[in-house]
Amino acid sequence: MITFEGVSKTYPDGTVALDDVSLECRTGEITVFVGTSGGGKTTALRTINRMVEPTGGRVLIDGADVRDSRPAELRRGIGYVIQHAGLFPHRTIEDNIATVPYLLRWNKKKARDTARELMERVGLDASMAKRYPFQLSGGQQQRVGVARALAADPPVMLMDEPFSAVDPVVRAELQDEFLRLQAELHKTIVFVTHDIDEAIKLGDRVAVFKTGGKLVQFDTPENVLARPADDFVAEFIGYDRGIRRLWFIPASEAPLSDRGVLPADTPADRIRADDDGWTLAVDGSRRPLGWAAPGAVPSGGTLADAPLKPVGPTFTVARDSIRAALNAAILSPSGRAVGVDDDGRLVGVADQHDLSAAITRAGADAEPAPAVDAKPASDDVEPAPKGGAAG
Ligand SMILES: Nc1ncnc2c1ncn2[C@@H]1O[C@H](COP(=O)(O)OP(=O)(O)OP(=O)(O)O)[C@@H](O)[C@H]1O
Repeated sequence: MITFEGVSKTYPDGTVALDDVSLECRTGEITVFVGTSGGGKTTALRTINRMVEPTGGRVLIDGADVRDSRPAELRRGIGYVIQHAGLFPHRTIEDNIATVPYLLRWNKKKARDTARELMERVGLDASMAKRYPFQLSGGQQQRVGVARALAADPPVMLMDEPFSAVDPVVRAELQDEFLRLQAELHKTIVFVTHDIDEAIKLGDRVAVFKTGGKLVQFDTPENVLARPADDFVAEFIGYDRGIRRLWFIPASEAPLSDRGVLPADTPADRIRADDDGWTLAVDGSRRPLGWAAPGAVPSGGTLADAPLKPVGPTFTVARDSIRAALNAAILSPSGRAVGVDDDGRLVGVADQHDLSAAITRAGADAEPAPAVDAKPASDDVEPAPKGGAAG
């Protein structure tokens, strides 16, 4: 656990970069610092590894004041990743990754073996070990930066805009892999970004900073979206925060039914025209095969004889968000979303009205915004699905 106790920083020129910030970054979680440029995010991050000394308050790691450790010693237990990776240009990739192991005087073989293992972990081909940073793409360099920070297996990682310098597609890949890696490693991570989408995607908790180094809200991403603490946060999150919230409503909230679902061997005369006439054909294991348009089943034939339109994207009821379900409904030829289990078997279908009713119910559960309070609003919020299927 990293604890900020009334931390302030006024730079010698009088700039107030942090103003009485108190928060707790929980062990094994990702805490994201987000906010406007100049809001003090980087300054706050750097007080943890003593690259910046506060002018007031204190920072503790697992109850110990960071000032009680010498900076060099402290930083050995804290990985640090920055924008543009900050690699040493004249060192090979494996030597860049092994920087801290070399400092710790591991023998060269052990350090290089560790570097190779980490390359695999972060998705870099072993053939790149002997290359130099300039011979890698921006995204690959960022992976090296992450691997280097992980090399001495530090319990704490500080990441300052680590994925900002790459294009959106590579960025999304790096974020996904980062989340996969964290699910295995459970590091205590503090992550700085100015991008609210990145904060929502990655953060277990999100701290929103505004100019003057003020912490305006510290909460789970879903609560920040549902109950922005003030107008600044609401505006920072953006006009489409309603849509973003859909990530946090579980798809299982949607009422599912078997309306218009029939086995593929159903004879034409047993197919009752439904209200919109589309029929979803399923096989003997209830795997969806495709949609038959109204009147598409030839008389005397079976559902399987109709030209079936592709099912399109489905959503996994137990894991996905209602955003994935809505996406599936919008892209479905019938306007109905197909919900499946982990084995791809049909659980049920829902149309846009069903989904909209579930969204309205979930919205009604959200309470009005509390007064500005930098402490977590509640600890009992169930984490809802995050990420899930493509939205
Ligand atoms: N060494 C310094 N001397 C004086 N002022 C500084 C110094 N470092 C940062 N500042 C100022 O402190 C404030 C907070 O800066 P900081 O870099 O922490 O913000 P940030 O939220 O990380 O911003 P960004 O998103 O633009 O990186 C800014 O006004 C900045 O100009």
